[in-house]
Amino acid sequence: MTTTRIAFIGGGNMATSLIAGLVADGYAPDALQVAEPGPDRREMFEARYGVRVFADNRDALADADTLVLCVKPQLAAQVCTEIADAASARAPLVISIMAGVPEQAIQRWLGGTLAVVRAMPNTPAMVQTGAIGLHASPEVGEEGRNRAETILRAVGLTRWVESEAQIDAVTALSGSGPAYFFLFMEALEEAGISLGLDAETARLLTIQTALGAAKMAVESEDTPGQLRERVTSPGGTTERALEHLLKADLHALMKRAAHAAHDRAVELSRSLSEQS
Ligand SMILES: NC(=O)C1=CN([C@@H]2O[C@H](COP(=O)(O)OP(=O)(O)OC[C@H]3O[C@@H](n4cnc5c(N)ncnc54)[C@H](O)[C@@H]3O)[C@@H](O)[C@H]2O)C=CC1
Ligand SMILES: O=C(O)[C@@H]1CCC=N1
Repeated sequence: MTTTRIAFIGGGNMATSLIAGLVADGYAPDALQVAEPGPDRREMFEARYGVRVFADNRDALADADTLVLCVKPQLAAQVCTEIADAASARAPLVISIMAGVPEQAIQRWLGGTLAVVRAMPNTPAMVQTGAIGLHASPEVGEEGRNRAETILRAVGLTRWVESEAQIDAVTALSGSGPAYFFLFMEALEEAGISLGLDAETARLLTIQTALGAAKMAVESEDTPGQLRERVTSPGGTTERALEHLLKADLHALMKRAAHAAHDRAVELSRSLSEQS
């Protein structure tokens, strides 16, 4: 793996997932640094991952050649403006994981035309099973693309998308996606309890079933639809259950949910683009 020094700005859930994945992948902890205002979180990063921590965002940038923006979208303008001078001095490759924050706005706030890669990871990056969409601004050269891809590949599967707008689609699908599957697990677990299973048994069987289904979908040449058909014996139990899910029009429901997530990403982009 590349030996780039990476500064994370904002040490929350996603930065933790990325750092955990990079460290597990063998990335040298002392080449990773995090700027985070919360003292407890700074302590956690030092103790658990052995990475360097900073209370001041500018300090974290001092000797970094890759910058990963991991604050909430609403803080993007403030944080980028604050580090603009330090960033211009280093001219790092900027990787933003912030949902709905356009490349051009990031470049404007950082005071120039820095090379920006938008990446949309998801929390399974923590266990190196992330799904990550990537898009590069025109300023990103081949080395920058390779560097961004190498970093993100350490925590999961990467896919470049053709247009920046498609990052909003990736956000709605895989960025938010783990929450859809967790919700489904919660619902299945509750159903198991309502059928008389104890809570622990219902949870264990639900999680193992999700894992098994995902593993089959990954390893099999068949589509998820074909795998589903193979579980569904004519006149059997699965058929009865699926009748209910299909009658409730699960496909339309999923489409509405994903479109709502997408609309929110677009809405964020519009409102954040207007910030100076
Ligand atoms: N949570 C998720 O599943 C995903 C989140 N994202 C994006 O990642 C970004 C971070 O999300 P989370 O990690 O979930 O949020 P989070 O709230 O867990 O983390 C944000 C961190 O930023 C810190 N922070 C607050 N003000 C700061 C400042 N002025 N300077 C530096 N750090 C500051 C907070 O203390 C917090 O630790 C967001 O932009 C989100 O859109 C992207 C993909 C998936
Ligand atoms: O909910 C959010 O806004 C972030 C982006 C994708 C997942 N979490």
